[in-house]
Amino acid sequence: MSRKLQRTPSCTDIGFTLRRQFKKEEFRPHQREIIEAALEGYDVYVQAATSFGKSLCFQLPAVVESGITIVVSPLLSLMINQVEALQASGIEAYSLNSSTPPSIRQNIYRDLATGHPHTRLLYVTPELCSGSNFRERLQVVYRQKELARIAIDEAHCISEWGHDFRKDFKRLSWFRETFPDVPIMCLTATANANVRNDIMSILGIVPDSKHTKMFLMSPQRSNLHLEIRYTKDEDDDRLSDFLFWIRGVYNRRCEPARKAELDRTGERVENIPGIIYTTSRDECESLSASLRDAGIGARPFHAKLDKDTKEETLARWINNEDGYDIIVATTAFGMGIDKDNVRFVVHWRLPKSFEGYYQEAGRAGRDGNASYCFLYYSREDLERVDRMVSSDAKNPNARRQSLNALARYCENISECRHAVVCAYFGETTKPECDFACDWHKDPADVQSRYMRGLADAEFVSTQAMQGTYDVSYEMSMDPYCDD
Ligand SMILES: Nc1ncnc2c1ncn2[C@@H]1O[C@H](COP(=O)(O)OP(=O)(O)OP(=O)(O)O)[C@@H](O)[C@H]1O
Repeated sequence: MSRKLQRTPSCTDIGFTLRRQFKKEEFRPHQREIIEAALEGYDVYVQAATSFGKSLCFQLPAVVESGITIVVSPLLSLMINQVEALQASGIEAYSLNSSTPPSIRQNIYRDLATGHPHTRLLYVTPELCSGSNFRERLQVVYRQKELARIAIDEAHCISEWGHDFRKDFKRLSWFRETFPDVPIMCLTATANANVRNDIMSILGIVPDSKHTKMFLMSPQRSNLHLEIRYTKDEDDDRLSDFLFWIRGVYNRRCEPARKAELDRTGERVENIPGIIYTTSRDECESLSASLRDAGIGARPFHAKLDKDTKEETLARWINNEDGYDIIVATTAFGMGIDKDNVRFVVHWRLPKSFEGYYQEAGRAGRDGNASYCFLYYSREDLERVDRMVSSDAKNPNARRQSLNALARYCENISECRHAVVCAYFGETTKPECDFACDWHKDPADVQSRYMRGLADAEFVSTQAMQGTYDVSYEMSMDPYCDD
């Protein structure tokens, strides 16, 4: 039995709301079923590829149902973007976090204290949910039967961080304990079976068909070309390799037929929006400077930049402005970034988890068009990241497992990249890959690049034992904690 049968069944035409309020022509596959399950009062677990359109699955029910939906989101920038978009569509949505101005905070609290809030969607951080002030207000709303739903966006964070960095993710168990009949929806693009079980057990979601509807879709993004580029410290060739690649793309766009087309649409040759992920703020700054010196419009983005600079950089990149084609970012710039025409994502260094890699790659090609994702892999970087993960984390085993899986993916030269990704996330069927990875495109080339490109494994581990890699390799272990 779903958690909402005691309420009046909804006879709303959700297709009409989709068109009128959200200005979208039609549902994407599975969105309608997910929204219907939510409206029937089930707990809903949604696992779907990046850019699937998961946000709509809790936003639309929040608009058609009575009561307020609380959306728990890990990232300030993510909630601000979503709230702005909802408000622009005339929907009463707000966010409540450490940077909410006092006057707005007061208004929101006053609205909650009435027990019958006007607010349809309230975005909050897990940290806020642990505060007694917020909890008391929400209990008032609940007693008036106006608490419609709890939506947990980017739910994998519960498992990834709830056990150490951001314990408040784990404390989200409070919702089910306190409001046993309020449905919960959780959404993620990147969870394997262990992470999924962990999320559901923390949130008190029972995995049976009476209470819960599970939607497990393939994580595959078939429009992303996945590639590993092998390198080693000795060669130090990332910059020249990247410049060669991007200039090749510009040159192709300068060919007469293509150029005429771009002129017709008023598009610049260099407007190939992309993101390069680095792991340190210093490298983020120095790499964007080197790219600018080479005539490429690149800007840094990391947590230490002031708020105005970050907002300006993001806005100008989103508007495709000259000089802002490429964002060189730390992982502070990741989950939830929703620019439709990102044509490439480059990982300059090895990310520290499989999930992080795939989330970040998922910023590319959100318009469905072909996009390029490549990762520079070196065994020296693996040593460095492994050391960071082992020493910094309070939960090193799970983190090392994810890093090791990523290293195996990079070192795998005999399988489709998409197949390895899907297998990691527990997909049992092999995905179709239409030459959308380096192995499908040219397996012999992958093999020879692998043989040529990497440092000898034994040499690397000897060097590591001698402390050769003890150079500063700043890496935040908790990049998303910006509240
Ligand atoms: N039915 C639809 N028709 C057209 N566009 C849609 C539809 N549903 C969602 N979108 C758009 O798709 C884009 C991606 O949606 P959203 O940000 O919710 O993705 P997501 O699944 O949460 O991805 P990620 O996990 O990467 O954050 C947004 O720009 C959204 O407006």
